[in-house]
Amino acid sequence: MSVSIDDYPLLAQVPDPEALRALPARRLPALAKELRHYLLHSVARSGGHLAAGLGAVELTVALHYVYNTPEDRLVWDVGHQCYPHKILTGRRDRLGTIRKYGGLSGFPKRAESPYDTFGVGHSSTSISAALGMALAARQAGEKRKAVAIIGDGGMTAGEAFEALNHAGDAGADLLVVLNDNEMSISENVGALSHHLTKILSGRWYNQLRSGSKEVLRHLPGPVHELARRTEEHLKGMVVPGTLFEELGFQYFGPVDGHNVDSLVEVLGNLLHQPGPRLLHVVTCKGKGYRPAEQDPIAYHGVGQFDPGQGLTKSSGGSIPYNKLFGKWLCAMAEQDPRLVAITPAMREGSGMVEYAKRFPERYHDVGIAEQHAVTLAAGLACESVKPVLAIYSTFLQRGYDQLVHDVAIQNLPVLFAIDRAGLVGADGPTHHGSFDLSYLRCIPNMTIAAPSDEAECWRLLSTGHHHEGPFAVRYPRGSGPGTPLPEQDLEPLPIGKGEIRRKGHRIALLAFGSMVTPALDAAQYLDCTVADMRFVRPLDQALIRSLAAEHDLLITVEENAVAGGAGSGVAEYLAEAGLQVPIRHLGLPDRFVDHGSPDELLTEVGLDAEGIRLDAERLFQALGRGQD
Ligand SMILES: Cc1ncc(C[n+]2csc(CCOP(=O)(O)OP(=O)(O)O)c2C)c(N)n1
Ligand SMILES: CC(=O)[C@@H](O)[C@H](O)COP(=O)(O)O
Ligand SMILES: [Mg+2]
Repeated sequence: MSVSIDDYPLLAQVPDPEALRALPARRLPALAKELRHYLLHSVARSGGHLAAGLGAVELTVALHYVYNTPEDRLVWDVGHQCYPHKILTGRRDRLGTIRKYGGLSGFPKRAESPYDTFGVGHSSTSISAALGMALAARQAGEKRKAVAIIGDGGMTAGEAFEALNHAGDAGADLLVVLNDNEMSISENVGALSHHLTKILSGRWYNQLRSGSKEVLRHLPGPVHELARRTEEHLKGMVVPGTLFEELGFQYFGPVDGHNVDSLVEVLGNLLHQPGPRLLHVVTCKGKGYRPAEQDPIAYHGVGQFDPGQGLTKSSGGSIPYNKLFGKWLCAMAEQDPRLVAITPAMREGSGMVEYAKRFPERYHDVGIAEQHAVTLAAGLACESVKPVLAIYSTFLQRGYDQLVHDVAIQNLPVLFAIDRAGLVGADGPTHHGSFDLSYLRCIPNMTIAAPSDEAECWRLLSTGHHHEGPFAVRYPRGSGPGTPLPEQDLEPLPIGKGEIRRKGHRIALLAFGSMVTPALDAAQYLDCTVADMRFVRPLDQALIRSLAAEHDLLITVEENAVAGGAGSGVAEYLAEAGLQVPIRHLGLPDRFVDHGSPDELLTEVGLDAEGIRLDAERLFQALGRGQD
């Protein structure tokens, strides 16, 4: 049941930014209060991203109040903080459907609203996109404005600096709002983060600076120049905006990101200033809900909970793959002192909290910097260190060139522990791990393993760790079928060997990874053979040959795009070997799959047991009729 707008009398008067801008400014603090309460109680019912949105309430109100949205473009970075934006832009009644099947996207989405100027989900794209919009406006002689709202975490990614570097030179009328809450999902990391913290700790620096600018304006000629040089010198020591000003931005701030009155004033002052400007806004992630303020990591993304009680610990059920990975990592780190683990800002999501505590000197959180993470691993691997890079399938897309250029060509022993492979569910198309089998399978020197359950995952991680070359183990979000972990066994499996899990007739299902379980379920009705292929590269060619010899139809099943996926590899081998057996492929369709629960999505694309059964029967009957 969604939250009733009737309980929010002021918010009820603000269905959209037009109505917001009709309010007297003095009403904005009260509106922000109602908006925050509405957000908290809606997300407590629906689940979703919470802490970032709580921290962006006043900023969202002020931006839509000062800017003529959607004519003026607001580009959110990552977009997990966009729920207040969605509430204020005509979608408050649907907020309860967010990230649900057929409901609102959890991120800004162009098809969803004209106020969603750019689709996001992956971080650090907002400055590039907003700059593009600003340059397009300038080229068309249009007056509309562009604003990027990026967090301190988002600012740790290379693309953010690529965009700052270009914007500072292009001189476009662009405002970058740096929403600095000193948090990523975990605590933020990196030298930039420390620099920003210094700025925040030196709040009085800016009063001095704003005073010195005032003084400089009234000085005559040469004295002014001397004084300006002095200020430049002081800047390096005292005034915090140096970094951004050296990149061609006028720096303003830091300002209180929860004082909506001063935000409106500052944004109003900056509105008509030309050129690249950066407004440094200080916020608290989780603001206004004490449990989230105290634990913004836990409240970054939440399931349903009672705001009066706070989050409750989920218990029971089989160990999820990320926690399994974390256990394996600690076990292998104990056995092998050469192991070093890397995460690009996903310590909690990748299950590395325990490892980071136990092996701090062999743990690197590089921030949101996937490209750097891959090449860092390559550098480590050159020095007989055994790096393990824990990375979501979708985020590895950011480091693809580095994987080819720095790891595979040099055949370096980097283990890629690829989590969130396949359909992740609520995060939707920006986060589904739909393509890693396709984008990895074509790379020479790569070994790719797809475990069918928890025990297999444990063993294949060990296999990858011992392997003297690039190795990828891909596993899904959440839990598997619940097989016990072989915790004492850290030995490798033979590479390129799959196994028959069920002997049957006529049809052979060649299942990869997470698809072995539904394939076995489907096989009970089909009375067909099921092979756990285990490796996507190298394929078990002997197994394929024997299956081809004994069956009328081979059907490959994978939770990856059919295009270029594991099944394509099997078909390529059959052709190369001159084996004429009919083969068909089940996998993710040639379109982007939207958001919903993983089960809903697997059913939608026919990769649940029932879907596999129906497809197999249809394909076999078509074969019998001589149809393709
Ligand atoms: C390329 C990429 N890597 C990782 C993530 C996962 N992620 C989502 S939000 C987030 C932290 C963002 O920190 P910040 O920009 O400071 O926003 P805050 O949550 O603090 O408001 C991360 C790492 C992502 N969305 N995109
Ligand atoms: C917004 C973002 O990119 C992350 O918060 C992501 O949603 C985490 O995904 P998991 O919940 O699968 O760890
Ligand atoms: Mg942050």
